[in-house]
Amino acid sequence: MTTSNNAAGDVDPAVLAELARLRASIDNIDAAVVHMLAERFKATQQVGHLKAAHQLPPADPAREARQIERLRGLAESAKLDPGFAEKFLNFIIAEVIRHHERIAEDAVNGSAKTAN
Ligand SMILES: O=C(O)C(=O)C[C@]1(C(=O)O)C=C[C@@H](O)C=C1
Repeated sequence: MTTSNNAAGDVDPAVLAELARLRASIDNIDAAVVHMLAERFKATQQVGHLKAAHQLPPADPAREARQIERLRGLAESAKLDPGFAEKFLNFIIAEVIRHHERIAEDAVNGSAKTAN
């Protein structure tokens, strides 16, 4: 491996073609992640409304512990860092809880606004 950077014109076209191929795959994966997250948030918004309607707390730490345990196992089988999988899930769940809290507040205040 070299320590200096190659000027764009010096790079073998085959290397650039391979980079473009890999980036196209990365772009497809990123699009899938966005679509999957959008579906997940659609489901959690409904959970938020259900919880608010029945005075259930926004967070359920026992459920989260089961999800983390499960995801860490899946990550290990998939050769993904389980610590990263846990951080990623916690990051998403923190946002969901923020939405739930907003939905519950709006339910109490009689507002029609939705969380975002
Ligand atoms: O399952 C629930 O009770 C949810 O509110 C969803 C969810 C999640 O995003 O997976 C979010 C908050 C809870 O603490 C646990 C899980």
